[in-house]
Amino acid sequence: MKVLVADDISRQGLEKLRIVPDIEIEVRTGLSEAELAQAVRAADALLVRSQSKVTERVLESAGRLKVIGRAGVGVDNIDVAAATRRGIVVVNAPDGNTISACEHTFAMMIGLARHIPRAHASVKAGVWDRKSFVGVELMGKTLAVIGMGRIGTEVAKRAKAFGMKVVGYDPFLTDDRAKELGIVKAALEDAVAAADFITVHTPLTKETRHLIDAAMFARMKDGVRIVNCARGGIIDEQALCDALAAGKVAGAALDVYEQEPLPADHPLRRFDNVIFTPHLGASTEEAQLNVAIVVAEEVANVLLGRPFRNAVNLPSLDKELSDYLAPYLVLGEKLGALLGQLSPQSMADIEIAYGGELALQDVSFLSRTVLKGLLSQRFADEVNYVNAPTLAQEAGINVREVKQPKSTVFTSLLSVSAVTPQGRRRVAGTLYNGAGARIVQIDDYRIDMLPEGRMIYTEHVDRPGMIGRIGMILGEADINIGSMQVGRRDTGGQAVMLLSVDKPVPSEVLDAIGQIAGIHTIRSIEL
Ligand SMILES: NC(=O)c1ccc[n+]([C@@H]2O[C@H](COP(=O)([O-])OP(=O)(O)OC[C@H]3O[C@@H](n4cnc5c(N)ncnc54)[C@H](O)[C@@H]3O)[C@@H](O)[C@H]2O)c1
Ligand SMILES: O=C(O)[C@H](O)COP(=O)(O)O
Repeated sequence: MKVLVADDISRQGLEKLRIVPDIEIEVRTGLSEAELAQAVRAADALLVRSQSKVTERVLESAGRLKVIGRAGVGVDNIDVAAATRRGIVVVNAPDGNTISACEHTFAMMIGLARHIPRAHASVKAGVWDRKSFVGVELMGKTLAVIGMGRIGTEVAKRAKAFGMKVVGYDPFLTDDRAKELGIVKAALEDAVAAADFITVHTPLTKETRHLIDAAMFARMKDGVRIVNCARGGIIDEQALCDALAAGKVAGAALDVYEQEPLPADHPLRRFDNVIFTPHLGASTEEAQLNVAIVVAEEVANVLLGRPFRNAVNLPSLDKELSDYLAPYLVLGEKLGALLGQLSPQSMADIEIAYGGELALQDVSFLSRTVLKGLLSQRFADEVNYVNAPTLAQEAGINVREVKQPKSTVFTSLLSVSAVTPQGRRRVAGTLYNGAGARIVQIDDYRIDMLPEGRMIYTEHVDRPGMIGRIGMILGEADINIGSMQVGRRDTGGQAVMLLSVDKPVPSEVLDAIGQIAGIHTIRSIEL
């Protein structure tokens, strides 16, 4: 397997990949979009930082790419939606550079408060000017932290230690968490209006692009100072230039820009009261080692089919949940595959229902495995856990998750149904304590069957001799029956049968069974 490393990533971290047998690493940095598209053609994994742009065009040529590893946090340089459609896992290293980015933010804030870069440049130039660089203290000032995630929280803690008042804005910040951190929770408008210093720590998304725009600058105190060590574009650069020119903003410290590298003629470069660093937030020895190790391990895990944690395009699965769900993941995929094979025609309105204890868990990953099993009839190897929901959506198939914690005779029941040309069809399964997984329902019929191996499924009229005739045909074809389950509603009415068989059933044998009077549906199933 080939891993293409397209940005500068710690060599020591990459050792984690180098020691894996069958993994070959190619380092090629500074590639253009066209060159990256060409280079990624033969790659199974791609490793990047923020510099390489993994666009739709790059991914179009990525024939065998299974995983993109981002040695850092932000994935805004990766077209995650395009990767997801192609079933490519995107993993990052979410907390390896938190402290470095936080400390850089603090360095920028203090540099801004005390004019350190300009004072340094002045001394270097042979000048001894003490009057031009009178600063302000942080103590007693109000800091607005926009985005109270990992980095924002660490910044808030340090600001408290400096005696600052901290106002936090984050849609997910709870009252309890704010209280615990000793900060005030506020709406965005109120946070920026109260602040002497503002620092942004959100990802760059549709919602956060130009979150700090001209209207927001207008709300700020005169003489406010603003820091961006998160992503270029969260602050509208044009609005910032206008606010600097108007004297509204006393200073800005920027590590990230709408366009990187920052163009030589960018209007922001005209302002002496703006501090620039070239996207250095994560550039420490520690952070680079941390993120490289995490992402190298994650990429190896994906390539080797082992569990991984930090996928940005899959629901998260911690160790406890993963251990609990493990047998259900196998059952879920098989139930999906069973329903898909029972009804191989078109499908709509899929319902994945969780009953009993299972309904109390986070089942989003499990639903994907069900969907993967279900769609594998139609999409074969193209479908995986990453793209199953997208493929369903693109095929116009509505997928619902239903939870009924109290409504099952089983401790837990996983039930999958879909609207098919024969009406709504349903299969259900459970885990017996100590006895493993079972299929317990097909449509309205109760059965009890191991969900594995090769099977024959029939729908037939419940009359004497049916089982014998089927057994005879299989016997003549030298096909052994492992187990058998029959379900019926009333004596002499409709019935279903599931037979497990020890070897593949040739189509002529299936046809012969299908000819028996009273059998109206026959399917070969493989789970
Ligand atoms: N300059 C650098 O080198 C550098 C280094 C590391 C991280 N970063 C960037 O810093 C940012 C934050 O990283 P993190 O690790 O703290 O991420 P995080 O996911 O832990 O935190 C992001 C927070 O932003 C919040 N958020 C999302 N949308 C929001 C909105 N509209 N308004 C307010 N808050 C919103 C989220 O709820 C979350 O709490 C990322 O963009 C990352 O790329 C930059
Ligand atoms: O999102 C991140 O992790 C930072 O922006 C770091 O980016 P870098 O890996 O290019 O330093």
